[in-house]
Amino acid sequence: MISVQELKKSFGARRVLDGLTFRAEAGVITLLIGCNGAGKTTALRLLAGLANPESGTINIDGHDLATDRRRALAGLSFLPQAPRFHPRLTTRQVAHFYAQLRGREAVAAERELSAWGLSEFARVPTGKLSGGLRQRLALAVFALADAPVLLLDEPGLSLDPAWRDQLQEFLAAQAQAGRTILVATHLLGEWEGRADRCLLLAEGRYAATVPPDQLRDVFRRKDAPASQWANAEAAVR
Ligand SMILES: Nc1ncnc2c1ncn2[C@@H]1O[C@H](COP(=O)(O)OP(=O)(O)OP(=O)(O)O)[C@@H](O)[C@H]1O
Repeated sequence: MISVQELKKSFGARRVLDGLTFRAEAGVITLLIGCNGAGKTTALRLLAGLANPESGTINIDGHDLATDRRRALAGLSFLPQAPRFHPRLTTRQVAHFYAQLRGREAVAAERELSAWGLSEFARVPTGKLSGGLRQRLALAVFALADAPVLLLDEPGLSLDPAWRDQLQEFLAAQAQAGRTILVATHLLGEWEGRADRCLLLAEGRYAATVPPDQLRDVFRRKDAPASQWANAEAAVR
């Protein structure tokens, strides 16, 4: 479970997060949506411990990120928006490196390479992989963490439709296994009816919970206030 309370973060004079409060429960897929610049990536980076908020609290599976950082981050895997690998290392070398880092056996690295359709590219330097293949390697590395809390920033953007499907199936299975899944995305049509909860960010705050079967419409109705999406089961309890 992720619980975020009153997060504030600025870059220079610009306040990007302005009292962001929300929860993402275990066993479900929660989407984080919002316009370009709404603060989704910033929020995920704070959750992953890659930057610090000015104020506010982040709790991951019962561990406060500020006071119990090691345990909070031990249970978390983060897929950044544009993952990078050393261009001269091969796909296999990268997977095995991260398996070692995460205390997993070499066989787990090979299993993930196969699961993400990378076995035939195992000897290819990552600098020569296409964008979609590199993203699949990032997902293999991400899955190797075997963590109870999964954060993903635009995971489907460079994937073809078949692999986007595969990704959604993977995440659905992870949710079913009781994990906490938080995905920042603009690919709303693809998630319609497949996400469990959808939180709208606007002006650096939680604005509304959008019904998962109405995701396609959320940014079409420019004239409608975000509050029209708020339902009785507000995200903030
Ligand atoms: N390191 C940084 N330095 C300065 N400004 C930043 C930095 N990181 C983010 N910002 C600014 O913070 C705001 C929020 O950015 P963020 O990437 O969190 O938005 P987002 O909701 O993920 O957007 P998008 O949908 O375009 O990916 C933007 O105005 C961005 O320019």
